[in-house]
Amino acid sequence: MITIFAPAKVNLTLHVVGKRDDGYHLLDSLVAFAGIGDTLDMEPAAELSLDVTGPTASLIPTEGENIVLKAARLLAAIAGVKTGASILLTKRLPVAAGIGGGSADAAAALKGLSQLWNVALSEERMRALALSIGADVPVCLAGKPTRMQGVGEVLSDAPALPPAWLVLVNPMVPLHTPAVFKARTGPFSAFDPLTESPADAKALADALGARRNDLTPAAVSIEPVVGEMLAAISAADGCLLARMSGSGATCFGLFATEDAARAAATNLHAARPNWWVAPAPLLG
Ligand SMILES: C[C@@](CO)(OP(=O)(O)O)[C@H](O)COP(=O)(O)OP(=O)(O)OC[C@H]1O[C@@H](n2ccc(N)nc2=O)[C@H](O)[C@@H]1O
Ligand SMILES: Nc1ncnc2c1ncn2[C@@H]1O[C@H](COP(=O)(O)OP(=O)(O)O)[C@@H](O)[C@H]1O
Repeated sequence: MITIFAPAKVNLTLHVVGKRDDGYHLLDSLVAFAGIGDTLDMEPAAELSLDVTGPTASLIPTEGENIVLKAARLLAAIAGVKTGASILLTKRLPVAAGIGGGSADAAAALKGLSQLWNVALSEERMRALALSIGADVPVCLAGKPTRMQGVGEVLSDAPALPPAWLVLVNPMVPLHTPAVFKARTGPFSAFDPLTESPADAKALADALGARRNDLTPAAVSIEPVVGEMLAAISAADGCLLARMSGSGATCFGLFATEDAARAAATNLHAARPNWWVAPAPLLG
């Protein structure tokens, strides 16, 4: 059996730098990953099948195909694979939450099934396949700190990140990506990429603090609880920076130590039991 971890994607910064003719917005984003995520267990089988379990399994809409099966079918078609796989997805991340749970699952499926089926696509073909599944799938395939441009198709390595902890917070209310992009107003911005590894978590927070998530005002205008979450995270002892990831609604706090992150998570959970709160290391 092959087990692949599908970590949460975190947009540490997200600048909207332009718009394509087809209406899609051009992004420039520093993407990293957190040590919390879903898991995919994959075994050889004659047919392709998927079972979903875990704390957030019920949040995946039942209409429409699961993105894991979509990834599996596309990989099998491109590589001429005739056999199947039995896949168990353990879902821990909230869904449609700005932390790319679905994209991470698709990337994990591509990685695991490539091993299981002995498929060795070139990096270029694999990346093109990933992009055809979703804009965030290529960066999730990379799985390390990355500068993501275009709508997700232009990737370059970002400097290594220092040891740090995150507290991810989601209000468990849906916030739809199309609505957030539609509500965005104002001029396009520019992103000044990080060129050096920040020395420590404080230096990382300072560097991130000089940059933004341009979708935050739009998200707050649609779902004011995003503003409440950011205020609550900022107020936690030891919080170096609070910011929204992707198009929301998940926000994160950045902390220097595990103890500080865990204490903040415990307090946030006690104050707002309906919110999903998860402390996790930033994967550097
Ligand atoms: C914003 C990001 C940043 O990492 O993350 P999430 O919030 O989804 O995690 C992604 O770019 C999300 O990309 P993607 O996964 O393709 O978004 P989708 O839900 O498919 O996009 C839904 C709609 O949002 C708008 N959209 C999306 C992406 C983009 N770069 N420009 C857009 O204008 C389009 O109207 C699109 O039809
Ligand atoms: N395995 C999956 N996990 C999460 N969402 C999935 C999955 N398969 C399909 N979906 C669909 O993909 C959409 C985007 O999910 P997700 O990647 O979690 O959000 P986001 O792009 O906002 O971070 C969901 O609304 C859901 O309908």
